[in-house]
Amino acid sequence: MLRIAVPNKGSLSGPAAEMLHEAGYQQRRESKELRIVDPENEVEFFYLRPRDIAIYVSSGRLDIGITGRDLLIDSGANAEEILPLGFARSTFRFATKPGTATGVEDLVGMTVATSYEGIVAKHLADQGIDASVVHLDGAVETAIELGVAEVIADVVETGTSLRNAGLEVFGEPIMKSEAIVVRRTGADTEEAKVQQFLRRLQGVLVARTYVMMDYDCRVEQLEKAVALTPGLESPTVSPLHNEGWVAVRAMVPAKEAQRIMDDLYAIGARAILTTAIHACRL
Ligand SMILES: Nc1ncnc2c1ncn2[C@@H]1O[C@H](COP(=O)(O)OP(=O)(O)OP(=O)(O)O)[C@@H](O)[C@H]1O
Ligand SMILES: O=P(O)(O)OC[C@H]1O[C@H](OP(=O)(O)OP(=O)(O)O)[C@H](O)[C@@H]1O
Ligand SMILES: [Mg+2]
Repeated sequence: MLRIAVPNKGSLSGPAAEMLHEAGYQQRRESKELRIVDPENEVEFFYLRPRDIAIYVSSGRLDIGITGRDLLIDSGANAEEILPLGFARSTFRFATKPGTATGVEDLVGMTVATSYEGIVAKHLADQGIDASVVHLDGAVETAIELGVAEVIADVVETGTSLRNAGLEVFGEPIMKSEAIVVRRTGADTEEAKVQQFLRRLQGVLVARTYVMMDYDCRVEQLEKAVALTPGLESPTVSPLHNEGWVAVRAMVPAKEAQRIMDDLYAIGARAILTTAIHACRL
């Protein structure tokens, strides 16, 4: 049975459960459940603190886990990323009151408050900056106002939390993060059951980012049309009953669908339709 760690709380937990559900896996019915077995798919899910997931996976007791890239790096665990999942996207940045610092070089002798001590200490050491790091569990934006630190380093998504605390980011982003699948470094994930799990998640990612596009066009316009809709491998082209016309079917990125429909119409394609993809295996 495949043993998988899933975040039990926080920003990662809802979207991770949703993705697993879309991939056809049974998920827990209430938030107090700590583990469930999905016998049909031969998978056991362990609901763990997101911060602990890379550590469990590195111990080898669990085959794979879903966590954040920033949490993986912060943990220093012997685990590696095998698939990015496209949700819980954030950047990790320094921030402070306007006028305090403009770059990481200004941090010498200052104190930085963060929940991600591992990332910050390594970043400062890599840059050769001698600054102190104080660990706080969360709500680090308040640390400056309360005099615990001059600077914070935290997850930024919309920037609302920083604005509300009167803080501004400075310097280059320390890292970009998103939800990821992790395994123990170098672990054998060629096994059929692991590969099947990854293919299912990839199927959800593709279904979320692509739509199916169908249209009719004149044979003379086919090459131009196919250049607009190359598909993943190559589009399907079928003859129509009306001679000189073909029907074309290809997957296109959902974000570009409207622009592609306009461009197809402009070269004479007609009956242009897009439909959602609910699941797929590439
Ligand atoms: N506002 C946010 N937008 C996007 N991703 C976020 C946000 N806050 C945290 N994350 C991401 O979620 C992961 C952190 O998960 P975790 O559950 O520890 O944090 P959380 O959502 O802050 O929950 P909690 O504060 O309850 O601990 C990290 O990968 C982080 O980059
Ligand atoms: O840029 P924003 O969209 O405002 O998002 C970033 C905020 O979200 C997270 O906080 P969370 O609500 O998880 O609280 P925490 O600080 O206690 O972890 C993170 O720690 C930031 O504070
Ligand atoms: Mg948080």
